[in-house]
Amino acid sequence: MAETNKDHLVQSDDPDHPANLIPRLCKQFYSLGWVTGTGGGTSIRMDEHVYIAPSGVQKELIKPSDMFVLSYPTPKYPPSARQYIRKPHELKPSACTPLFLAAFERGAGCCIHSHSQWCVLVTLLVEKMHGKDACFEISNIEQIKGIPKGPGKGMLGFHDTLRVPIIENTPFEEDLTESLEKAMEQYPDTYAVLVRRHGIYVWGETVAKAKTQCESLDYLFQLAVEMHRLGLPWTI
Ligand SMILES: CSC[C@@H](O)[C@@H](O)C(=O)COP(=O)(O)O
Ligand SMILES: [Zn+2]
Repeated sequence: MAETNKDHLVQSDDPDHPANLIPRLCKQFYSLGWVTGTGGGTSIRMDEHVYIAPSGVQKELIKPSDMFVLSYPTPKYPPSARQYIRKPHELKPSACTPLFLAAFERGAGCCIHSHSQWCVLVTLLVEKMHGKDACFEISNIEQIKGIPKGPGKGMLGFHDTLRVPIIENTPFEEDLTESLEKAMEQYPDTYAVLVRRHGIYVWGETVAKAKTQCESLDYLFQLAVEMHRLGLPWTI
């Protein structure tokens, strides 16, 4: 039974193996308010496998044995339930799976989905100030240097303008996939897409890069909201 369910794929003594790392990251993200109330999540691609957390569960309490595994690249995109090479009983894979896969298709090694309130607030502020088609823009803040200019282009500088596209939310998470992919095409240098009234998807070539970018963006969104509250413009 153990072998048919491919348990060896989620059993490792390495603390940085995706099956151990995803639960640890989710605990950290829970304390930041990124994955509360079962929302949000994280997925990691390692070689020919993608590790996915279960759907609708408390993300800060997931165990390595709860992890779904998909072979990568997947023969069908997005994958059907049958294509998981490891499928824990009585659990469903995260509804964010097609969105995580869209990031992996663009070379990511890790994708983080955050429900941080700073992301939600910033999508509402941008809409109020500049309309639905506008993206989030910020410049002249040191933390911008935590975000890459684009694939192979180095990091943004202090005077550069960081741009993060915003897409509209949909009633079902998986229905966001098309507009997420469209935003990725429209903004080929972006490593993040905000979802209005919902949160953000942030990806990076490695787990460390995805995490650094998600932290830097969350910092900048909070700063922008607080600057706005103080009547200070967040772009110069
Ligand atoms: C609070 S429910 C949130 C979900 O609908 C969704 O937005 C989400 O981020 C998590 O989906 P899940 O399928 O549990 O991984
Ligand atoms: Zn979500």
